[in-house]
Amino acid sequence: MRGYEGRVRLPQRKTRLSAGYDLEAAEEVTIPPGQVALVPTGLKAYMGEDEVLLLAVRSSLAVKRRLALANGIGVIDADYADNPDNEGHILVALVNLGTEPATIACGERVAQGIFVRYLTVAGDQPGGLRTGGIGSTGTA
Ligand SMILES: O=c1ccn([C@H]2C[C@H](O)[C@@H](COP(=O)(O)OP(=O)(O)OP(=O)(O)O)O2)c(=O)[nH]1
Ligand SMILES: [Mg+2]
Repeated sequence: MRGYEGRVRLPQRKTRLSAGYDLEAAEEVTIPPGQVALVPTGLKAYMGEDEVLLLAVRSSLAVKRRLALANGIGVIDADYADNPDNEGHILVALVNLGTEPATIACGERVAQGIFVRYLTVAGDQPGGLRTGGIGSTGTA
């Protein structure tokens, strides 16, 4: 990801049978209580056309620091990579459910990404081209 070269470590699975690749914060972010912050990862992900990268918060963050994904689970689409708006920069939307500001350190593992193969309805051929993320296809 432009601007993060050499500063971002590739996600790792920490054990032989861990399903998730741990994603690190690429910058320090402080989230006021009750607020949402988009934590940059400095990463983009290429995957097959029938694959998706699902993001879940690390349970330790939820239990010990009352941080959750504002969107419950992140869905990183295969056509998000190299989109014209942000190059497919994967952002982790954390909400602070606590009563004190929460500071995420640069390099802290905040989420885990799980690659999943998904099915679609027969004959489903949408023509739209992804131009970005987080609402880029509009609301209607
Ligand atoms: O936690 C997330 C969720 C999504 N995204 C990026 C990747 C995804 O491909 C894109 C769109 O996500 P989603 O479809 O969940 O959001 P939307 O509100 O439907 O946006 P869009 O209209 O762009 O599809 O935003 C992230 O970086 N982090
Ligand atoms: Mg969408």
